[in-house]
Amino acid sequence: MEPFALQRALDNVRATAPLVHNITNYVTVNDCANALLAIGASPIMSDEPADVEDIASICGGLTLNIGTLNERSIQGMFAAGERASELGHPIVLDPVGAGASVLRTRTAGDLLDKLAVSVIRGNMSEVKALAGGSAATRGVDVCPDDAVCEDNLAAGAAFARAFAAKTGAVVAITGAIDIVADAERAYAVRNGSPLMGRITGAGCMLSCVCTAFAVANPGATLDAMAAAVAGMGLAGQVAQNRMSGYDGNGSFRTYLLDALYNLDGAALEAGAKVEQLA
Ligand SMILES: Nc1ncnc2c1ncn2[C@@H]1O[C@H](COP(=O)(O)OP(=O)(O)OP(=O)(O)O)[C@@H](O)[C@H]1O
Ligand SMILES: Cc1ncsc1CCO
Ligand SMILES: [Mg+2]
Repeated sequence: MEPFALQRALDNVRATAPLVHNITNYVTVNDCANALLAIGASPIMSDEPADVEDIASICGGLTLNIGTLNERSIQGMFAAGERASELGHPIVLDPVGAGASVLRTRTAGDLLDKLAVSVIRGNMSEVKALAGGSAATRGVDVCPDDAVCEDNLAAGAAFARAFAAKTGAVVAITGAIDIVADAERAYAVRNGSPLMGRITGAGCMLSCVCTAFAVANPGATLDAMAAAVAGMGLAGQVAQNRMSGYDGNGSFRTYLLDALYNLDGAALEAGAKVEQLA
């Protein structure tokens, strides 16, 4: 990665304050809005089918998170996604729970097939289920394991690159080690804290933050996603370092937002653990 690419990606978010439309789950929606504010973007949540085309039009990008999908919100996701696709706005798809139910797997696959999705952000089991469930991607060789570790990192990166090649999207697979890939290049990101798995919504927040980074960095989506993923991970590390005494996941959630709010481009460049794999 070019020197200062990560720093520039974050600085571009803070300098342009992108307006991000999110159709996301009702578990973590407030955290998602606050994470976008913390990183310097502006959130708007709207899933009503009669409302979403207007909202998608005034925003710069769209997050589609199927965490608490229902018939009406699915309709809203397609309507918003079609408008965002027409306008060339980046769409980030978070296939929450793909593989856990038929409706989730099918909906995530249909969204991917019918919309111009720029980024797929999920954990390995979700992304594998999505790769298996989408008409465009059925047959992609999948990584054998559900959690990325040093031993299976090369296989995970090969899977991510193949899936990116099939879909044309940047693929961000998160966990203890994150993989961010397009068809040509893959990065491993080793920032983060295990405590991020002890709150709900670290992934949902990250997906919305990814949308802000994609909007603010047109033409540089892969590096922007590496910056978003490293930035969220670094915020998790800073939040972990603030934990003391009686602190639990309630405090960690607050510290994570504070760390995102205080993250600047220089700190990101200095603390990011991003390795190019291929
Ligand atoms: N064990 C871990 N060690 C370091 N970082 C982690 C760990 N688990 C998750 N993270 C970080 O947490 C963030 C969210 O990733 P995760 O894979 O947990 O998303 P997710 O499964 O979609 O979460 P959720 O559905 O709860 O929102 C990423 O930045 C990731 O790097
Ligand atoms: C817990 C939970 N259930 C549906 S969405 C969600 C938030 C984490 O993805
Ligand atoms: Mg998730």
